This record gives sequence, structure tokens and C-alpha cells, in this order.
Amino acid sequence: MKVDPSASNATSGNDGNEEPKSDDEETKMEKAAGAFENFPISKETITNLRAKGVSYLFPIQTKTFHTVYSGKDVVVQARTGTGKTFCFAIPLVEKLNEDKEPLARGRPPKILVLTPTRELAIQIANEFRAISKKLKICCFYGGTPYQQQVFSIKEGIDVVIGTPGRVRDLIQNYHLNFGVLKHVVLDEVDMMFDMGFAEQVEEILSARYKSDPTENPQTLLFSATCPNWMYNVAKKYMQTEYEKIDLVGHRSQKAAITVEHLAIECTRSQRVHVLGDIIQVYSGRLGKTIVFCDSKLEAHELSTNCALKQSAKPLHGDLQQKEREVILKGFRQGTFQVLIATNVAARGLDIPEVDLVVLYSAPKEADAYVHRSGRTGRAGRTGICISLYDPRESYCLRNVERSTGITFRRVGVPSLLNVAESSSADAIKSLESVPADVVEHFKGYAEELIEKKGALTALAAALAHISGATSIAQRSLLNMEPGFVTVVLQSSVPINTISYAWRSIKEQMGEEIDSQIHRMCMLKDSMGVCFDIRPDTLQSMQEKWTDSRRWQFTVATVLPNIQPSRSDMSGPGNRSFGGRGGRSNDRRNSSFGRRGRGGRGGRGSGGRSSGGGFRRGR
Ligand SMILES: Nc1ncnc2c1ncn2[C@@H]1O[C@H](COP(=O)(O)OP(=O)(O)OP(=O)(O)O)[C@@H](O)[C@H]1O
Repeated sequence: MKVDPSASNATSGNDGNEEPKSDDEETKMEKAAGAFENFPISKETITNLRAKGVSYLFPIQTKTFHTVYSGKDVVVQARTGTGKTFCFAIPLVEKLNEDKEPLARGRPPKILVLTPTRELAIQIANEFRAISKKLKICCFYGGTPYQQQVFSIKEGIDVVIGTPGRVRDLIQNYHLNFGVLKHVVLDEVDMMFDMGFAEQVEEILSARYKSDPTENPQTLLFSATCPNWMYNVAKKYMQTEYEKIDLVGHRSQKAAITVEHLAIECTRSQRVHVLGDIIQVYSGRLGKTIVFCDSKLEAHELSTNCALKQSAKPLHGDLQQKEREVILKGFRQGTFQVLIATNVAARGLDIPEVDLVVLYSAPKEADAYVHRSGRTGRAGRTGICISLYDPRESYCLRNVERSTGITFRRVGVPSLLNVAESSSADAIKSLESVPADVVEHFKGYAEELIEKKGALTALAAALAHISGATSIAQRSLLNMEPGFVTVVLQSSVPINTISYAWRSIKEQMGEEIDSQIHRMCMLKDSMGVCFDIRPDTLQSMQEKWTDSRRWQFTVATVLPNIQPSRSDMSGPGNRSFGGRGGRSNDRRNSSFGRRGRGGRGGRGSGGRSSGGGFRRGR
């Protein structure tokens, strides 16, 4: 094995010779190194690349081009979204373009690309088609009729991109011939060599690979995660002297550096209530989000859950292939905003505008986290990946941190204020996009409205309507359950136990209040308690309760600092709130709602603002 020392463990694309001084300078250097004229790329391909928005080669492509073009076997490890597909597609297309053999009918393919998912196969085939209009590029994957694929084999093929099951089937039953195969690419190679695919891959390659490696096709292996065991399996197919190009290395961060990695603690029962708010705050009304679930059932249920405010569709293996393709196309085109997916979308899928990825369960496995989080922050864009986790799953985050070199920024569940801020920002953005001539048409009605309601109220109502806030839903701040209001009973002196608060409440409200108070817990500074009640109980408490010198009753608008329970020594009260673009909106120390005059706490501010969330029409 020959390892390129300059490439191994490198963290940027500038060959490690000259350190750039700034981001601008680094980009300039990358562009200079990746200029098309530095590579044997045909005019036709350059025209096609430019039409696709590619004006120079990305660092990983610059680094791998000559090696791939020279025919050497290579293993490439580079972070998600850095452009590995063109690392093989461009030089291999150029190699085939150089072939002067006529493109005869029935010609067998010269390039084979195997991928673990159908969606990835389709995507890679489209990348090949974008840069070569001349070659016959075929995409073979399961869940589709054989007829067209068999017809293509008879017609002649230059490049086959496919999933192992269908490709094997076509070899065995439909005369797909790999006799003259010159180049083999295993994309997401660690997955291709893993249990689910290893046997099929072995069967496919055994049709062409001989014991004498010099007779074998050029073998190119790519992934963002190349564990050590993978190299052992790979040896079987590689020339003895193969190159290893690694832009990740062992010491640096394995996940995309363009992604901000956040974690929000909330129990499983809370998640369904807060997911919509999380998406609103971190991705906005129109941003694209992928939510990863661990099961098809969960993906399906979540996509139909009305607590989700954005339009959502599921993507999982139980759907018909046609349906999978329609859903993915709709998501790419923006006909809906949230894709609720299982692992079928975890690897390779490239949808540049995805701003946010949410892992609905704590990440259990570091490499899987690298790929899932890598669905955002692609091709130099930034993105956010949020992992939801139960207090008992904190260890999962620590494992991922240790293995990938990332540090999760722990943030709290978004508050009503965060949601309102984000919704109105969206609404203002939509206002800005209305053409001036259309605005002109509405000015008369606006004048009437301003006269009737006043400018402020009229505009506020319009913003609320545009942002889809059709009602204010009350929600517990302690566990996010809808239909509850969180209140605080503040003591003027420290208390040792919550029973002291219970006694005082019962003295004023009567014994029957006992069953109407939920989840009572001590404030972190021991200066009182907070608990959940139903809105009707809040009303009767507000009517009966009288603040004393000792106790003051208020409605919480953000979660106060509370003492961690025994099961979790880092409760949600210790969290800060983050928002889109990573800004920190820590409101832990803000006051908990207005205190009513005349000794009655909470009246006026009442349940309206406590623990609420905007409920949107879908
Ligand atoms: N040189 C380039 N200039 C502009 N865009 C590029 C360039 N190379 C690749 N891209 C774009 O970057 C995006 C990511 O590329 P690609 O899907 O190949 O990444 P990847 O490294 O294979 O990611 P993953 O590991 O997740 O599969 C794609 O949208 C691709 O079109």
C-alpha cells in the first residue's frame, strides 16, 4: 500500500505546503489549484461542468484527479458534501472520451459504480449525464421494471450505476456482461463491504476480478468514513500498490466542518410536541429540513402528525419505488419542506438547500452520525444538525463526540419567544417579496384597515396571519405537553422541600387542588417551586390566590432554572436557547411573566403567553 503523505491527515485542500492567511486567500488558492486548465479535461466536459455551476475543481477533486486519471487504484476518504462524486466521474468520463472505439450496439459497459441506495444511484447517474451527453449512462436499481433495463443492455452501455441487488440479478439473468469492465467505483465503500451488501458485491466483482490483480479493473473506493476493517476487505480487490487519499485523518473532526452540531434534551413524549417549533426556529417556514427516524413506522407516523407545523412527507423502504422518487423530487423542488426519512436518505443524498437535519433519536453510532449530519452543510454551505436526546442517552452524545471529534452545543427547546421571532422574520421576508405593483393595488384597503384598527394592530395581525399563527396553543414548559400552563411560586426565603409549597397552596386553594397540580419541582436556587396546571385551574387559582410576603404566584413565559431530577443531573433548566444562524438567545434569567396588581399573581399575563406555541393551519 502506498500512502500519499501530503494527503494523509490533511485538513484542507492546499497540499499542506503553503498555509493560507485568511478564508478569502484559501478560496483563491483552492480556485487556482482547481482551475480546469491544470487538468486534462475536454472542452465539451468543461462546457457541461460550467453549465452545472462548476467553475473549478474542489480541493478533494484537485487532489485525486491525476491519480484516478492515471489508472491507479485509490481509496478516498473526505468529509461529506466535499464533492467526492466528481472525483471519479470527471476523470473517468475523460478516460472513456479518449477511447476511439466506436460506440457499437450491444457494447458492454466499461465503468461500474455501485451504491448502497437507489436514490444515490439515481443522483450519481444524473451527475454523469450532466457532464457527458455522448456516453450511454444507465442506472439499474430494484423496485423498477426489468424491461427497459434489458433493452438498454441490448442497445449498449458505457457506464452502469446501480445498487448491488439489481446489478447482480441483471448479470445472472439478463446477460449484463462485465467482461471488458475497466473501472469499478464503490461509493460509500464501508457500507458496500458491510454485512447487508458484502455478499452481493463479492458476487458481482467475482465476474471480472481475477487472482492476478494486474488484470483487474481500476478500483476506486470512496466514503466519508473508512474504518480500519474496510481496508482489510478492500485489499482483495486492489492492486498491491494502491493510493490512500485521506482528507479527514485520524485526529481531526470527522463530521462536516460546515455543520453546527447541536443537541436538545427532551424526552420521547415531548419530542412530537416540540419538533415543529425546532424546525421553525432553526430552518424557518420555507427552509428545507430532513428529520431522521430509526424506523419506517416512526417516519410514517411523524409525517402525519398534526403537531408538525410544516408540510412533511416520509421517505422509507416500505414505499413503492415510484412513490420514493416522486417524494424526493417534490422535496428537491420545494413542494414540501420536511422530509422524514429513515436510513435510505442517510448516505450520499445531495440536496444543497437543506439547512437543517434533525435526528429524532440520539445518535447511537458515530459513522452513521457523520453521514446523517452530512446531509446539510454541503459544497461549502453551512448547516445545522440537531440531535434530540433523552437525559438517559447523554452517553450516546459523548460517544459520538469522542469518535468524531465534534462537540455538541447543548441548547434548550425553543421558547415561545424564539418561535415568535422566527415566524415574524419569515413573515417580514414574505412581505419584502411582494412586487411593488401588487402593493399598489392593496393600498386603499390598507388605509381603510389602518383607520379601523390602527396601524400597529393592523400590521401585527397581518404578520400573525402570514406567519400562519392561527391560535396560541398553551404548552407546558416542563415537558412540552399541550394543554398545560407552567407557573412559578416564588418564595422570599429558601425552602428545603416542595412539601412546604404544597402546604401553602392547599391552605389557600383547598385540598382538592392536589390532583390538579402536575410535575411540581424545586427552583434551582431553592427560592420556590414551579409546576404545571390546566388553563381552567390557572383561572381559578388566579381568582382565589392572594400573594403574601412569603409567596408570589406568576405564570412562566420561559422555563426557569429548576433543580435537576435524580435521573438527570443536567436538567433542561440548565440549558441555553439557540436560534437560526447559531445566535444565542439565552433567556433563562428573564422574568417569569408579569405579576398582577393588587396581590393576585399572573392575572393579565395569564395563560395567554405561558408555555404557548403558535398553532398553524397546515
Ligand atoms: N467543483 C465543484 N464546484 C461546484 N460544486 C461542486 C463541485 N464539486 C461538487 N459540487 C457539488 O457539491 C455537492 C456535493 O457533492 P457530492 O455529492 O459529490 O459530495 P460527497 O463528498 O460525495 O458527499 P457524501 O459524502 O455526503 O456523499 C453536489 O451538489 C455537487 O454538485
